[in-house]
Amino acid sequence: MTVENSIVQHALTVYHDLSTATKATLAISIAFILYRLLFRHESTRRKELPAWGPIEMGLVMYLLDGARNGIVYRVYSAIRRYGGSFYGISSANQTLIGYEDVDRLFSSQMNHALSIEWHGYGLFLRFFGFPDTPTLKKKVESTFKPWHSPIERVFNNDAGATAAFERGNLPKIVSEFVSFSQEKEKMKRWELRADIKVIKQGEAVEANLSALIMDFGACFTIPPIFGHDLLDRNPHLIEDIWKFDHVVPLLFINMPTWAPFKVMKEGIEARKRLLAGVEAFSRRVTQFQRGEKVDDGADISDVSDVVLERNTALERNEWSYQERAASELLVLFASNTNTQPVLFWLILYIYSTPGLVNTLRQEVAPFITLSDSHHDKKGITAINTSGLSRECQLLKSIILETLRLAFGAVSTRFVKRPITVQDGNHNHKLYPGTFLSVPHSFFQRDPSLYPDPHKFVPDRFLETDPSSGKLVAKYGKLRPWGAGASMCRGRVFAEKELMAIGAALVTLWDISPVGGGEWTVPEMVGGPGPVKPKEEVRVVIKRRVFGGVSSSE
Ligand code: HEM
Repeated sequence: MTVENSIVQHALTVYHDLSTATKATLAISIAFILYRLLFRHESTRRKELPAWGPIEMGLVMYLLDGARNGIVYRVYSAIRRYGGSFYGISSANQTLIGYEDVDRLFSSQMNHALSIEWHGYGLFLRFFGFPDTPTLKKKVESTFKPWHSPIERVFNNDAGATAAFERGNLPKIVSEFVSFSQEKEKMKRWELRADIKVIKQGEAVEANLSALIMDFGACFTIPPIFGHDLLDRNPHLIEDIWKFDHVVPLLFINMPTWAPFKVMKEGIEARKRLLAGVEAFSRRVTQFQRGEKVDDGADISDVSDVVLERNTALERNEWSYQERAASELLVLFASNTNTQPVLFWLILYIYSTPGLVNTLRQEVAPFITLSDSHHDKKGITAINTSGLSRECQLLKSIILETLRLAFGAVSTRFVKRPITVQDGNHNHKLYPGTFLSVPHSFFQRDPSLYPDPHKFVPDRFLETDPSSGKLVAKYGKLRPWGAGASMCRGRVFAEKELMAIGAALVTLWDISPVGGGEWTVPEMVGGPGPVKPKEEVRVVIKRRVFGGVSSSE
C-alpha cells in the first residue's frame, strides 16, 4: 500500500467515526472551500462574467430542451429572477432564450448600455491568469477601439478579406495538400499530426481527417495575419492552439489551473509555450517597426497591417511584451479555433453525402482555374472567390447547414448602463455590472424550424428568390456569427475561407473512408462554440482523376 493510500484510508476511518452533525459541518466546509476555489473571482463580478454563468446557461438549455414538466424545471422556473425570455436565478447573470429581437437589442444604438468590453479584460484574467489590477484594466479599456478596428476593417470587409485571402496562396497549398510521403522532412506542416501512411507510392495515403484539415486550415489562416515568422519559429504552435483550446471552457468556469487532469496540465503547458512564442514575436515586430535590428535576423516584412496597427496601439498604451503576447494570442485564437473545426465538419459532410462531391465539382468549376491538364500534377492556378460567393449557392447552403449542426454561437454582453428590455408583456430592468448571454444555437435543432433536425440536408437553406427566381442560400434564423453590432469581426473572411477551401479541396482531391464502404460520421462532443468529433475519421486520400486521366499519371 502506498503512503497516499494509507493516508486516505486513515482519513476515511476517522470520518466514519464522526457524529452526523460534525460530518455535515465538514461536508459544508469542504463544499465552501471548493466553491471559493472554483469561483474565486466572484468578488470582482462587477467586471467579470460570473463563473456560474456558462454553467447556468448549459443547465437552462438542457431544461428547456426536455419535457418542461420535470421537478427540476418547475423549481428552476419558480425561482428564476425574471419571467418571459429571461432565465437566470441571480440578477448578476441572465440567459435570454426565445427573445424575438436580439439583433435590435444588441444593435449599435444599444451599445452604450450593452457592451462587449468586458471580453478583453475578463479573458486576460481568466484565460491567462493575469492579476486583477486597475492598471491592466485601464490599458485594456483604452486600447479597445484600436484593438478591434483593424480586424473589423480587414476581415469584415470584402476588399480587405479578399486581399488577406490572396496572401494565403490557397491555389499553391491546396495542390500540395498531401505530399505522398511518410518522411517528416518531406511532409507539409499540416500533415505532421495526421498519422499519414503511404498506401501506394505517389497515389494514395491514409490519414486522420480531423487533424489534417484543422492544421491545413490553420496553415492557410495564420500567415496572412502574422506573416511566416510566427509559424516558422514555433514548431508546436498549431498543436498548442488545440491543446490550450481544450482547457478554455474549464478556465471559463474558473477551474483552477492546478486541477489534477491530464488535459489541464497539457493545456497550461501549451499556453506557456504559446505565450512565450507570441511574446518573442511581438518583440521582433516592435523592433521592425522601430527600424531596429530584429532578433535572430528575422524577416518580419510579411506581417499584416492588422498586427502592425495593433502593435502600435499596444505600444502607445504602454503594454508590456507579456501583456501583448496575451492580446495577440486572442487573435490567433479567434481566427482559428472556430473556423478550423467547422472546416473539418464541412469537408466530412461534403465527402460523406452520396453524390454531393460531383454536384459541387460542377457548381464550383467555373470559378477554379486548373493548371494545364497535360501536366503530370494538375493543380489550381486561381480561385475566383467573389464568383464562388455570388454563384455557388449550394456550397453556401452546405456551409450554413454545417454551421447549424456543428457550431453554437453565444453572444454575451455586459450591462454598462441601466436598461429596460421589453419582452412581450414583461418589462425587465437590467442593472449595470450584470451580464446577459444569448445561446443562439438553442433553436438550431428545433424540428419546427428544421425538419429532421439531426440530419445533414445540403440544400436546407436554399430558397427561391422571388425577383430572380433563382435558388439562393439564406441564413433565416441561423445566427452563427452572434448578433448585433458586435457580432464576429472576421465573418467575411471566415465565409470566404470555408467556401474557397471547400471548393478547392473538392476540385483536386478524392477522399473516401478507409477500408472502403460506408462513411461513419462520428458523434459530436463539446459546445457551445464548435463541436469536436468523438473520435478521428481515418480516410484514404488520392488525387482526383480528371476525365479518366489521373492528374498524377
Ligand atoms: C467559422 C468561423 C467563425 C465563427 C463561426 C465565428 C463566430 C463568432 C462568434 C459567435 C463571435 C461572438 C459574437 C458575439 O458576441 O455576438 C465571434 C467573435 C469574434 N470573432 Fe469570430 N467566428 C469565426 C471566425 C473568425 C475569424 C476567421 C476571425 C478573424 C480573422 C474572427 C474574429 C473574431 C473576433 C475578433 C471576435 C470578437 C472577440 C471579442 O472581442 O469578443 N472570427 N466570432
